[in-house]
Amino acid sequence: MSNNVIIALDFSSKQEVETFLANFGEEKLYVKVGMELFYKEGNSIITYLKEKGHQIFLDLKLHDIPNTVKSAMRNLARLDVDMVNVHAAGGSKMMQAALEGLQEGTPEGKERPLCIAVTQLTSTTEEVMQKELMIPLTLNVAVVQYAKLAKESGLDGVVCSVHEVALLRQTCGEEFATVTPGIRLASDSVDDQARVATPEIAREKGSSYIVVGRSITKASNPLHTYKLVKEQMEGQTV
Ligand SMILES: O=C(O)c1cc(=O)[nH]c(=O)n1[C@@H]1O[C@H](COP(=O)(O)O)[C@@H](O)[C@H]1O
Repeated sequence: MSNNVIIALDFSSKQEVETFLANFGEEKLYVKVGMELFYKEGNSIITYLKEKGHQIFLDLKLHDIPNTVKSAMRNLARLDVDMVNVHAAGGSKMMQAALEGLQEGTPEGKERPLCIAVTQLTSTTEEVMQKELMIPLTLNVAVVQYAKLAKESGLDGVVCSVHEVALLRQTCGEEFATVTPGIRLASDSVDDQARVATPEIAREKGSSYIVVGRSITKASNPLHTYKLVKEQMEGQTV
């Protein structure tokens, strides 16, 4: 079964990543490289993680004009990662361009990385969306609209919170991936996230993947916490 727990490597250097990964021995992980790490270490961090045998979600949340996104995705595809993302707010032409770029850049004999779209960030509340961003919709309606747009544009899934997963299963189908950050164990603090849930709830609601950062990276025993999260997500008792 494919690994559905993605660990967010939100570190500022390769050295910190090495220290963190030492906790996991030879365990093959699904990791997420975001802006903080990628902007510091660049492509070499991807090469390093691939050499270690980990699956990689490269989370750079592209959001620009279609031509720029297409060219950027062509370059990202050459890194041979497993998943990349864009903001659905860039619109259908931008998302289609992202896919074209990925297809063009995917090396011969390799699979195109999955391409998913961020709907509304898990740090966004309905109030912020309506009052600051002036989107006059409920959060659920906005997420469904962005997800439908992503699906119609040919993307493989979306980033959303666990709370919208059941709705998206109804509107976009079982095959459309739901990647859900904002995951916290019951005892953790919420930090800057707004729409949070435990791994257990994520499993019950049917998330395809959960993305877990600080609950694991800041744990006193990251391997133990990772196993706990995986057990909750896979429905086994600890
Ligand atoms: O695209 C993402 O991965 C993402 C989208 C989103 O809506 N919310 C969100 O938290 N993320 C990422 O998921 C991770 C969550 O980290 P923690 O809050 O520490 O678990 C961070 O790396 C975020 O950049």
